[in-house]
Amino acid sequence: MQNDSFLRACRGERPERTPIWLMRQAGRYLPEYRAVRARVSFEELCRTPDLCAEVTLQPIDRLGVDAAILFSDILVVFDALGVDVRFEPSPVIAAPVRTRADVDRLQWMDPREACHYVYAAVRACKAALADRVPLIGFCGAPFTTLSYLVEGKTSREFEHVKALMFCEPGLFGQLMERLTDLLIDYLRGQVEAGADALQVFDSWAGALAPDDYREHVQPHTARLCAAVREFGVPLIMFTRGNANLLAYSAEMPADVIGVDWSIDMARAIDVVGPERVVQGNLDPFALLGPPALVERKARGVVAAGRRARAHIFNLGHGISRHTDPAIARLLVDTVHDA
Ligand SMILES: Cc1c2[nH]c(c1CCC(=O)O)Cc1[nH]c(c(CCC(=O)O)c1C)Cc1[nH]c(c(CCC(=O)O)c1C)Cc1[nH]c(c(C)c1CCC(=O)O)C2
Repeated sequence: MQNDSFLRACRGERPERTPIWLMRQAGRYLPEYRAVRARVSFEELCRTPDLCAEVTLQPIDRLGVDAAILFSDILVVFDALGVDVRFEPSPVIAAPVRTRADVDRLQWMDPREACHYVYAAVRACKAALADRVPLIGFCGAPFTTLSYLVEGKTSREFEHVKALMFCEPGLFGQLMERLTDLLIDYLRGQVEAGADALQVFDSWAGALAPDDYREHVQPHTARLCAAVREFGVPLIMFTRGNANLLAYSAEMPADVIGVDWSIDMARAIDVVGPERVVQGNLDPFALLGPPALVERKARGVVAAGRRARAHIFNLGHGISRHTDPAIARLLVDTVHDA
């Protein structure tokens, strides 16, 4: 690997320059991404490995980031359940899964067959990257994945999935269990296809009260992490939306703990412990501010991160589509020079 600073930091080393990549670094803020999307839908893009590779590489040169993340989506795994999802661009599932009868209709196919294009995309990305920087594969955590399946869209209140959890905890638990098995297989295939590291996104865990997270969600996510770690590549666990869950997130058997922007990095390191590797956590919308502010805030996060065993710089959530790519480049250069 020509630039292994990201992988070294994942393993607890402190490379000369703080490594950086950005969640959603390939996406609509890049004109070259919008040019591809003018030709193909998001659904088609995710299912066309050569285009996934093209889009995955777009931010590598333009931003100078230290890792690539596979261009795909956490919801394409629904192909293995026989559940159709459209992106408008927010995800929409025509037939959400809410009753026992809905659950009985799920198909549980082998993701290596149903999602073959994901693995082809990993191989295409690896070939195109030619070991310049590592490739991160990913999936949604069981709860975030189940939330979309049950709510059918990005939810505000999570009433359907919470009703399922509180009214039918047995069925909720069975679904979490089977989804966890599916996601383990899904990630195993990504590593076999060449992914150098993995990130699990629990984007909606913060919708839960801490005791419910601990009782109904954490055991499944922990099982996913423990199984995935056996694949031999570093694992990043990103739990979003509630600084109160960070202590639980830090109990995960993961190499790196992702930190969202709802807590100061210095405080976050107090919570997870200075012996852990952290990733994060600039508010993505700070990039809409003037260059001097972006530089100042980026340096602040880097300075705070020095107290952790190692630090991978990232945003505290995905980059906004309104970001000027030149400001994203400024961020990367600032972090590298800090
Ligand atoms: C919750 C979630 C989803 N998808 C994802 C998550 C977890 C991260 C998070 O919390 O944001 C993960 C994801 N989605 C996408 C990636 C690609 C890799 C990357 O650059 O990070 C990754 C890692 C591309 C995408 N996924 C999607 C887009 C926009 C689609 C388009 O081009 O029109 C992209 C680039 C669609 C999508 N897919 C999803 C949503 C909520 C949306 C709409 C987002 C929006 O409108 O900004 C579900």
